[in-house]
Amino acid sequence: MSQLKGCFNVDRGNFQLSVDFSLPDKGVTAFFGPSGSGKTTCLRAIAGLERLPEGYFSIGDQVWQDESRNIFVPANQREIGYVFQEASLFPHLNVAENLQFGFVRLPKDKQKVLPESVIELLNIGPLLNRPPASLSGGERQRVAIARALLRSPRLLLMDEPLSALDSRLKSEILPYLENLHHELSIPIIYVSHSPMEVARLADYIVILKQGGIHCEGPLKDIMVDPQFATQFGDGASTLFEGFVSAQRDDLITEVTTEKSTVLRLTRRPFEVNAPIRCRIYASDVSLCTEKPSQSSILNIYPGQVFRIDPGDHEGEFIVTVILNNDQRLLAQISGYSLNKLQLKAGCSVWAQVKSVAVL
Ligand SMILES: Nc1ncnc2c1ncn2[C@@H]1O[C@H](COP(=O)(O)OP(=O)(O)OP(=O)(O)O)[C@@H](O)[C@H]1O
Repeated sequence: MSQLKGCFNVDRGNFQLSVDFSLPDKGVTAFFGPSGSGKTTCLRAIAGLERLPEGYFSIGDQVWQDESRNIFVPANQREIGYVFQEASLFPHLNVAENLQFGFVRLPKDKQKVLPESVIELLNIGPLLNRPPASLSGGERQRVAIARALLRSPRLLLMDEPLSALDSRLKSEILPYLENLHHELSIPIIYVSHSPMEVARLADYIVILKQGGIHCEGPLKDIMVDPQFATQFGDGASTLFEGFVSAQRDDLITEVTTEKSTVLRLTRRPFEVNAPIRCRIYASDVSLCTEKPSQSSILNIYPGQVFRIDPGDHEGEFIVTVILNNDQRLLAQISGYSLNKLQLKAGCSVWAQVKSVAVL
């Protein structure tokens, strides 16, 4: 499989960056980490906006930087779309002219992403004649994303594209980002320190810490890896991907995951067969050593304890359960319950899922 490979090292006195990564050439990769961990520095180096000594970056068979061979493709010659925190549209041009600006400068054979499709994907048809000053923050950001896509980039870089928006505008724009994810084959590197955005959009994650890579891997695997589960930001959780398999008459929505786990949720407004991503917080999972017979909980699954790790707080533990269909599920329980149930690796348990967040 084609890959994005990068290696950057720089010593800025108060900050040292040393990263070496190999990322999938499809889907959304999140660069995630606290403020000052080096996310933007990496992104700028990938874009060629900064030339870091000893740097290396390639995408498929295109080498954009290899200092050992004195190769450095300038930023304006890299096939990149860049979306910043604040949309920087040309104020004297209307939306349509902003979109045309980069597109018409591309040679015809490079115009792979067409205005009609991007306008539809981001629903900006009604905005085309408007000047940027008249747009809301969310609308401006959608136009900025469309403009970046119209460069038909080989790679789309997004640096905290939602951070300047309030939570209402964030939830307005997230579905469009999901559309990009599903409809386009352009790989996206998405910088964020929001666990919610990453859980919703990313397929692969690179967690940065103090200028180094703390861990990287497919998001679903990293989230249930007890070593990293509690470092994701807002509590250990399990990510399930699947589709809506039924809208039942008793107002229950059923979701079937890749491993055929069926999650029952109170009615959600989705079409049957719609793809869906769900997040189950470990704190919403309880464990029993016998099958609960009278329970209000809709989701009860048999499985086995795989391992037990300390949680975020003293007296809290994260139990990794492997369900009978091989699906991993994290449960957060107290030390008191751990002792009372005498749980250890290999024990048979029933996991009860109290609540499911649909992302
Ligand atoms: N040109 C520069 N010269 C010196 N130091 C820099 C330069 N650019 C960034 N830094 C420092 O490098 C460190 C990493 O910054 P960077 O912007 O990459 O972090 P970040 O993870 O993107 O943070 P944030 O989430 O706050 O945007 C910070 O300490 C920053 O002050």
